Amino acid sequence: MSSRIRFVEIADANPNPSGSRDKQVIDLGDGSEVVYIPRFISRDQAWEWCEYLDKEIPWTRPSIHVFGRSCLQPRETCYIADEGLAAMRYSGYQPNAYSWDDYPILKDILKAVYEALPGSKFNTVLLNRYKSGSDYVAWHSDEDKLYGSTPEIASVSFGCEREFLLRKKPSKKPASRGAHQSNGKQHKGNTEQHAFVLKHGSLLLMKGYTQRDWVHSVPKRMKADSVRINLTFRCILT
Ligand SMILES: O=C(O)CCC(=O)C(=O)O
Ligand SMILES: [Fe+2]
Repeated sequence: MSSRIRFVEIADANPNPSGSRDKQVIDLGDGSEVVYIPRFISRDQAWEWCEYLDKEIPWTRPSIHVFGRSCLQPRETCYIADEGLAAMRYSGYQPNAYSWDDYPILKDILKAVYEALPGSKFNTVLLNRYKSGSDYVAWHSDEDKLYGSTPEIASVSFGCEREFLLRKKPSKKPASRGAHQSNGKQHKGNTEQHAFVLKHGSLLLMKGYTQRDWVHSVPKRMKADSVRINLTFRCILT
């Protein structure tokens, strides 16, 4: 199968005086869209928040169930939610929901997200800590009834730069006659992919049908030798 990968990297030598911090909008087609703001938070502020989160968050590495097997999640995690929301669950694991009041810096980060994305609304944040390049998140989508059909997920990254990949899910349409080659082999066509190097202090927003139609991952990178912290702000429907 051939695959088409588009690397999306923002040249730092392209300052944007309008104050939009080099915001890039990537139209994935069919109502899916990604917005990337590489310099969302200033370097110094981002390091201050990164060090606080690294030290103060009660990180855990839970057991999860994948393909009928129990294994340790290949990254550490913590979950914060407004009171009274439906419980969040993934891969057979239901994280304990901490309160925003326990970690007030998360409210400051959320305020910065709201300033960059006017009109957005988030009531939970799932935090991930990748201690080294052998920590990762496998291909998945955050498609869940809890979030509705077109959820916005705002992802803020700190520390070690890691690759974030997006890959189109296979189409559910039945294969047309034209999809068969004359030798009888099925032609699978191009798999569309996008790759972002998520910078320290960056913001990436997934919106529209991105969870329904695309999967994403942060693959292992043995050369990545320091901690990365990622926060995904989400909204559970009430
Ligand atoms: O670490 C990242 O950039 C992505 C994390 C993610 O996909 C998730 O928590 O669902
Ligand atoms: Fe995700």
